[in-house]
Amino acid sequence: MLRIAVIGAAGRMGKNLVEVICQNDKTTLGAAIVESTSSLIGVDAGELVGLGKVGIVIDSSLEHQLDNFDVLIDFTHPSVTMNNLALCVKAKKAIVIGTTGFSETQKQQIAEASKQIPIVFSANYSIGINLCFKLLDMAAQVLGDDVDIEVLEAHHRNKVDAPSGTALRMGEVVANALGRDLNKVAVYGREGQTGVRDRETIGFATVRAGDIVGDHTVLFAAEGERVEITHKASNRMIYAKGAVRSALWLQDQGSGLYDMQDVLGLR
Ligand SMILES: NC(=O)C1=CN([C@@H]2O[C@H](COP(=O)(O)OP(=O)(O)OC[C@H]3O[C@@H](n4cnc5c(N)ncnc54)[C@H](OP(=O)(O)O)[C@@H]3O)[C@@H](O)[C@H]2O)C=CC1
Ligand SMILES: O=C(O)C1=N[C@H](C(=O)O)C[C@H](O)C1
Repeated sequence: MLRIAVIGAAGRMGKNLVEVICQNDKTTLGAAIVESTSSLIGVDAGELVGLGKVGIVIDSSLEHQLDNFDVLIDFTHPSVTMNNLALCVKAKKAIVIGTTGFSETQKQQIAEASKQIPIVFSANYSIGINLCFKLLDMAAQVLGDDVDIEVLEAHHRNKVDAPSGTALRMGEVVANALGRDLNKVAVYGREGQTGVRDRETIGFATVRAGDIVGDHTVLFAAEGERVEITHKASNRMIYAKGAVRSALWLQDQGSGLYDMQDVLGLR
């Protein structure tokens, strides 16, 4: 049985992760960690998700739980993840990172840490989105430089980063396929006298509203036709199942930086 710890266990993703880990016959919940101010400390993690007692009491210290897990799954905030990553490196524990919104420097630090421990780091753990990444690569190569490309995303009102990590990854996939540098061609929103669109650019548009779980569309628009590749998530379980699948896959890997494409054998 793979022992998995969940940090941010009371969050939207954390609760789904606890449920999936407890219900998977190859995994067991090793620890469930929440913020030090949480009223849930001391509560059984199974009760948090309606499964009844599972024998794991919610704690606020990952450091105190290091002996109780093999892999950490972290869907929290960038600064929190960076602290947890440092602990995992020290304790030689594998980590699955789902958090989005990292700075370039933080991404480099994650790459550096992967020289010492196995890491799966993916902006999106759903199978459908990872299929879309492959389709986007193909679409960009076939449609080439004769189309305008826009990435549109919509998420719930509580999401704190924009554009979504998935939208940015979609932009990277398309830019890489076309030999462009996303840092140079990305346009994040438009307003006022914008002038005629430059075909080289890749535009991003963000919606934040209500309880939208996660919608992504990449639009390839030419004169006379357009192609749209769309994914709509309706349940966070898709991400939780992908992250747990990644944790199971990671137990057979050495140090290195992997993503969900590696886990699914799509590379
Ligand atoms: N890669 C993927 O497939 C997916 C990635 N995500 C990403 O995952 C992240 C989390 O999303 P979501 O679950 O919706 O967000 P939530 O805000 O619901 O969850 C984050 C949780 O982390 C907790 N937390 C904050 N600081 C600490 C700490 N020091 N120790 C322990 N827990 C802490 C928060 O507690 P509190 O509320 O008290 O601050 C909160 O419960 C985001 O970056 C999101 O973009 C989301 C879905 C899929
Ligand atoms: O915050 C979310 O909810 C999501 N975040 C990820 C992202 O930023 O791409 C993945 C998914 O879209 C849900």
